[in-house]
Amino acid sequence: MNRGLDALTTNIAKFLATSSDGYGIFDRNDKLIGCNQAFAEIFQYSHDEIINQSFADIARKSFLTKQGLKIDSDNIELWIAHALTRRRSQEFRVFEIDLIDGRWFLLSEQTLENGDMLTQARDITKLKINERNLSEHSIKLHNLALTDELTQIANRRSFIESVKAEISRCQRQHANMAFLLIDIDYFKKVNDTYGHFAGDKVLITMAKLIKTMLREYDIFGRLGGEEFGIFLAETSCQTAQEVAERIREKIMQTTMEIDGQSINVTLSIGISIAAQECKFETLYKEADVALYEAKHAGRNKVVMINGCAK
Ligand SMILES: Nc1nc2c(ncn2[C@@H]2O[C@H](COP(=O)(O)OP(=O)(O)OP(=O)(O)O)[C@@H](O)[C@H]2O)c(=O)[nH]1
Repeated sequence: MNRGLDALTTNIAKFLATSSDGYGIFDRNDKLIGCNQAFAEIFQYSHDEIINQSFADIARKSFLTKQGLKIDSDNIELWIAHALTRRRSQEFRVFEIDLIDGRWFLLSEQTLENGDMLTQARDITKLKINERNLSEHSIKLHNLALTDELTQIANRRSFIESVKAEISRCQRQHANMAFLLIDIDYFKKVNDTYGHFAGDKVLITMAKLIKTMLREYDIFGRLGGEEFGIFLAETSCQTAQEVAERIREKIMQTTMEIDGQSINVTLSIGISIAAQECKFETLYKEADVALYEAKHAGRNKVVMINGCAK
């Protein structure tokens, strides 16, 4: 029986010596009483140097030499005190650590009744890189799904979603809100005269310009083609009209220099004002009626449905 155990111990020792995972045993006073080569290397020690070092010694060396453990604190003693409250807080614990050289390790700590603790460290750097790439990729996909590719402002779907959420918030707070429906006048002529690419650039330039004229929390999006929407939360009817007039004038006065050509466009804007029980669909319909009136009145105009009396 003992011979069997001896053979097992010898074989395990052989495996540990060549393992790429780090193994270390700390005694109940937190002194390292044994480890393999891989464990010493994680903390930038030679095997002989690290034996008898305490966990606190290892952390202090990392802090002073800026090698080994990454320590996100200016005060190493506070950092160690905090870490010690977690060490041996459970019989078995798993957590991730990152090193100054950019590697990541998954650490497990298994504590015996006598206080001895076995630490195993596995390099998970590749996994972490994959994880980060995946999350960057999914953020990119998410942004792509929400953003209009041409103008880089909210697309129709995300604009409507944001507006609906904002309508509910304003209703709860009994705040005024306004919706501006913006359409470029005679845009077909712009395309026909200067070409479709120039038309695209007009849309991009105009969206950029309008964005600079809005508050950070106003919602601005492209609803399709040459039609844009702006939702103004906590905005009175008079302010909405002023904002729309400012935008109309600014665009009218701006000559866009596109591919060596000077292009001027004007806007027609329809405004609807939200009543307390209002839905986005109603706001949109009313703004569309106002926009139609603006077009019929000759274009380059702002029309508010029912005026400010509503
Ligand atoms: N360059 C470019 N043109 C677009 C895009 N989306 C829609 N358009 C064009 O916008 C034009 C819209 O034309 P119409 O709906 O007739 O309206 P309009 O010429 O602006 O005239 P009014 O709205 O009545 O003043 C069409 O020629 C579309 O091809 C786009 O992404 N890029």
